[in-house]
Amino acid sequence: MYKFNRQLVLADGTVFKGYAFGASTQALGEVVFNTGMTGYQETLSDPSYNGQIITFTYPLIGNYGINRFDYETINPSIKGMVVREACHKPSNFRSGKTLDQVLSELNIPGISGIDTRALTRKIRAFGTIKGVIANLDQDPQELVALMQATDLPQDQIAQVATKTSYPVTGRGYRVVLVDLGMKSSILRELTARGCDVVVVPFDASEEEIMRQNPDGVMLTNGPGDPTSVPQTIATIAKLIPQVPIFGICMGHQLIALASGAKTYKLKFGHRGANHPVKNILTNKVSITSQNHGYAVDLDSLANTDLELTHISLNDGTCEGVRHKNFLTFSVQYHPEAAPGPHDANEVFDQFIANMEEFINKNKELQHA
Ligand SMILES: NC(=O)CC[C@H](N)C(=O)O
Repeated sequence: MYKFNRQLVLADGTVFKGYAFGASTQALGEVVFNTGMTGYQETLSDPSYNGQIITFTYPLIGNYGINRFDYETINPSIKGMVVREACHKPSNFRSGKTLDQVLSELNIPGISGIDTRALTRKIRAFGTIKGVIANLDQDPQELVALMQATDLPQDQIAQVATKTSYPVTGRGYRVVLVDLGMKSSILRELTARGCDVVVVPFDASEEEIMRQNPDGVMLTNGPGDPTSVPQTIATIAKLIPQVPIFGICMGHQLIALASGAKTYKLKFGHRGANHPVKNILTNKVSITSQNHGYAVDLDSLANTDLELTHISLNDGTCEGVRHKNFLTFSVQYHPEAAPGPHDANEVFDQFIANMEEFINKNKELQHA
């Protein structure tokens, strides 16, 4: 057996010893777990995981390598990876590099040989916790002190969102896509439907957005606490009466906050590819991909113009809302999947239908 050469130390002093892969740097972040059986490439490159150390509960990670096609961003920014077994000899026709190679290039450390089941049970029991991946010669007590002295960053969205606007041209509806740390598969779903997209930074003003004459505005996923971007929330509040809006995950949370609802941090979040969600208007259940640590407070919807449309069948939390008077709606889960099942993909078609309705109404008004 090989000798342990790396450790994962949690903020409560728990030490997991394991084997190094990826970069040999030290990393501190929030430790979360993902239960997907596949999709580690999309997960490690999903900007919503910015700053987090991801534990994979599936026991073998890296077995189909890393390819050119499945990145959700070309600049992955997770802090680290914790796995039971890292596969160094992948087998897949699309594989270009090993997981180990890619993490080394990205300066992201990994640790293998960990009892990820025990770690996950701990997070489930006590909640999401800070952790450090470090070499074995580091004193765990010093690392615990370091964690106590280090606050998690508050500017997470600014760290990963685009700083400048850019067009992704098409011949269909004009969509302004507000980038809060966008997964590229959201853009892919819009362009697949012919949309003429302008991507704008998360802090674009209402004027900057409306100047594009949008048929609809889309708010993406993104990392961190949704209450950390009050300006964006104020902008969304101004947009809701003017134009159809569709939000995913962070976008959903911001629509709720802009409408007067509240958000809170979940004990350990939803991260995986098999979360059952019920549409309470149709009674239809979809198996969905999810990645979030915050949720919209169900009770707080009562004082708003939003109505609940979807709930999680695992824990009963809010999974979707729509506006009672305007063409605004949002989902907490990931209809773009990547990775995950495509059950919920039609949600994008609903956004297209809303834009069509909006345009037809405007035409009627012009002819009235
Ligand atoms: N994927 C997302 O957009 C996540 C939203 C938010 N950062 C959360 O953790 O709840």
